[in-house]
Amino acid sequence: MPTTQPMLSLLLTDLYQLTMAQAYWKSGRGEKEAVFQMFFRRHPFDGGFTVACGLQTLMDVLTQARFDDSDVDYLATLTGQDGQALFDADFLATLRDFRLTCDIDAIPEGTIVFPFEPLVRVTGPLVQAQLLETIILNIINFQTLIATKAARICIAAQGEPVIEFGLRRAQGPDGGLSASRAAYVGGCVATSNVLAGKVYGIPVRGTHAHSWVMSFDDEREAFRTYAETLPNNCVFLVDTYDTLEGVRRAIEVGHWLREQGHEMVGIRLDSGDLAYLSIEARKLLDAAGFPDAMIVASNDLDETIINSLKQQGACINVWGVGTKLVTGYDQPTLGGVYKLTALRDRGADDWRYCIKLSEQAVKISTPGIHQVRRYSVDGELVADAIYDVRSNLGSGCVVIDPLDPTRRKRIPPEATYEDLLVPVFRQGVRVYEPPPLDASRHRAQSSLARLSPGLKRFVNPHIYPVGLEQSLYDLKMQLVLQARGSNGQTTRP
Ligand SMILES: Nc1ncnc2c1ncn2[C@@H]1O[C@H](COP(=O)(O)OP(=O)(O)OP(=O)(O)O)[C@@H](O)[C@H]1O
Ligand SMILES: O=P(O)(O)OC[C@H]1O[C@H](OP(=O)(O)OP(=O)(O)O)[C@H](O)[C@@H]1O
Ligand SMILES: O=C(O)c1cccnc1
Repeated sequence: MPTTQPMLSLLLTDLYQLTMAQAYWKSGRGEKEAVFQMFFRRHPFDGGFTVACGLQTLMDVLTQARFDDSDVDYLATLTGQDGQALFDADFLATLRDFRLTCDIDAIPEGTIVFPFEPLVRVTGPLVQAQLLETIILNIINFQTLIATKAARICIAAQGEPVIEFGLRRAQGPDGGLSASRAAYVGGCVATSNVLAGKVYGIPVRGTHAHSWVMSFDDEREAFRTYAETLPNNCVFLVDTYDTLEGVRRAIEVGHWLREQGHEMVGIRLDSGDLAYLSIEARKLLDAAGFPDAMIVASNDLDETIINSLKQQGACINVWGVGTKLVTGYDQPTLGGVYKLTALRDRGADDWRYCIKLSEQAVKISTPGIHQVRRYSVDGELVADAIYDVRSNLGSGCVVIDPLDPTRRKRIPPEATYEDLLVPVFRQGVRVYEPPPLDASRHRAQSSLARLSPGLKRFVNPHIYPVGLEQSLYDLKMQLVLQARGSNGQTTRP
């Protein structure tokens, strides 16, 4: 079964990546070795956790990263302000021969991640590492956002199945396809999106629409005809006219189906007071001998409404969630960024660690080449340390909140740990086989199960301790002071 994204051209980028690429190349800087890291600064939806997603899609795109003849021919038509060609013919020739040679490290999909942790780290020729910025951000930002939204919705559903119904109101065809993938990693059990089923192997499920009922003069006849044609897939949408009358008609057809040797799967509610109607529908179904018939609910659901319906005692077994899941709705982007953190001449031993200053402490970048170490004590997560791969991190350490250095946590030497970033490309060659999507989904679920309830609540969640390992923090402070006085020229001491 194919599991890859349709091939994407490397022209799916911002023009400035290509103009900078030409400038790097022409000025002889393109072969400098660079490190860029992708991270986000705040959890989406004011939450306490984020679910990493999109790595396999990114890897599939990077594996076939090329500029074909038509791409290069198109670039040759672009002009600058003076009407002259923007790109030199000899630079365009280098694009024709483009082959990825970078090393890329990344955090596997389904891992729970926190602000400032690098999700993707790219090491390689400056010109290449720069060119990858837009596609990395485009893929990882969106899928991570939607996987996180799905995880929140599934937490609200308390283990009951959530089906993703979002394609029709998603952000375009690719938004819909990527969202179905990410929603599955985040915990949904199925999608209505048939192409996502084919491409990603996600289970596909569905009921029927109001138009089916409206195309008949009579609701009972609509249900009966549906049952005759699809006796093994009967979830009747009961709210076209009068919801509880609709349930009674579904029950009548359910009896007929049973006589034919089939069982009605359930009903779907799509309007009105879903708590009241589901409770009443449950009573009717149970009294009529259909205790196993499911009640599916849909209609602008999200984690807040599902939470509220649960508190009201709604008898809903399956949640169909579309728009607010696949669009992220209350937060349209993760806001992840990709920053240059180290640079050196080709073949040189020493890196120049790069820093971006800002008036806002949260936006001062952290120089270095980072790995994330997740510590546990007796199986319980205690903290994450962002550390420089060239530091000699022993057992245990002190992590410091870069935004409030008075917040420090000492990790005891007996803590066990796991480093989160794994090598995924070496010299442009894939060295990591992404697990099947089910395994990434399982990773998300088991990681979420290990998080404390305080991190998973929707209102004022706890903040998981993540900090810079002490020597990285000290180095950052030193480079900030140095950069303030020396225009950003910094060399690792
Ligand atoms: N008991 C409930 N508690 C909280 N929210 C609910 C409850 N029942 C339904 N909702 C939500 O309230 C919103 C009601 O939507 P809306 O105003 O469109 O009403 P409607 O009855 O669905 O009308 P329509 O027939 O136009 O779809 C939806 O987001 C729905 O999920
Ligand atoms: O509300 P969402 O979370 O986005 O879930 C998907 C919605 O899409 C359908 O409605 P639509 O009005 O498009 O079609 P219908 O006539 O079949 O109800 C479905 O009935 C849900 O209400
Ligand atoms: O199958 C369904 O019930 C469905 C599919 C897409 C959108 N809304 C509902």
